[in-house]
Amino acid sequence: MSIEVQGVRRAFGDVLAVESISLRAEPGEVTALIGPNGSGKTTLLLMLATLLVPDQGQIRVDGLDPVTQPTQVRARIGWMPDGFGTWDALTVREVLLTIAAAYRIAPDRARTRTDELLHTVHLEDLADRRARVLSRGQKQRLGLARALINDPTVLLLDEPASGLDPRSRIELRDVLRGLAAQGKTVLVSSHILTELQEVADRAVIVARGRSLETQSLDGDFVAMGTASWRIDSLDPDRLTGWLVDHHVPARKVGGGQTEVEVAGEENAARLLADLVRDGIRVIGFTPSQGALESAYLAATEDRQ
Ligand SMILES: Nc1ncnc2c1ncn2[C@@H]1O[C@H](COP(=O)(O)OP(=O)(O)OP(=O)(O)O)[C@@H](O)[C@H]1O
Repeated sequence: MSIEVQGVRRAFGDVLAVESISLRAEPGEVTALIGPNGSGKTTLLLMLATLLVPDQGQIRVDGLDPVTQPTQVRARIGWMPDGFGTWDALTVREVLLTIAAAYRIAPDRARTRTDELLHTVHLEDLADRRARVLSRGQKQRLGLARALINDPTVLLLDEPASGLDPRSRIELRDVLRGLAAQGKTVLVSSHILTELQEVADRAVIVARGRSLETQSLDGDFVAMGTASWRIDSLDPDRLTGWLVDHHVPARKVGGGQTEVEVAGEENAARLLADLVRDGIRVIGFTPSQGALESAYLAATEDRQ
């Protein structure tokens, strides 16, 4: 077990940022930490990263206690904060070499490592540009490279996809899957649920400083959990009538489509077969809310 959090609490004066969070994250897996704004995700990650001390509860990172063994924990983690400063006057390569020096990585090794990481995050072409000229997305990628410089076993990433364009997000997904495949423990906080569903093995849902549930994101979960579907038909009026007659909850959405509430892929497949059997010409039938979104909305209802 590589991250273990048990009953952790942290207040800032009167503000109870984390009331009680418990979770586990395994090596070889991507674990997503999801929750509304202000639910305590960043505070928790800061405690894991040795940068805040919990008021109560227990944390183990790679078997070590961040409170009593911070130096050993820092050597094993890669930490990517949500928005970070870089030294604007340095080039991208120099930023990474400076971080490598802080980790006391030998200069030769630091140069090879920097080149490898620039390649991983697709910043080779910008290696000699000043960090100040980077776009937000490019800075995020530099932040990821920075977090990887010491070849950590545990990665703590706070909103790594924010500011990334679609291609960079897909690439980030591949990088995270690759890191998990190397046996690393990846804990990533994010709001982008549809993407997390594709990259994460497990999601921990938090709200108001409490961990509510841990959801395994395997095929069964996706098959069972997808709860709403969009139907595009050449016979929209007949479709509406049919859904009313068959008591299927539905509403009109943009693009002339109809959204229906049907729990699980089995039931959706049956609905589609019934529509086609009754002569309704369906030209599109797609999930409109992913299983993770449905689970998140159900778990955080009334807890915003
Ligand atoms: N240093 C601090 N002093 C006072 N309050 C704080 C401090 N840090 C966080 N908080 C409060 O604690 C709560 C949890 O904040 P936190 O940043 O952990 O949430 P989050 O889930 O990461 O939010 P987001 O998704 O918006 O990044 C918020 O109400 C926040 O205002």
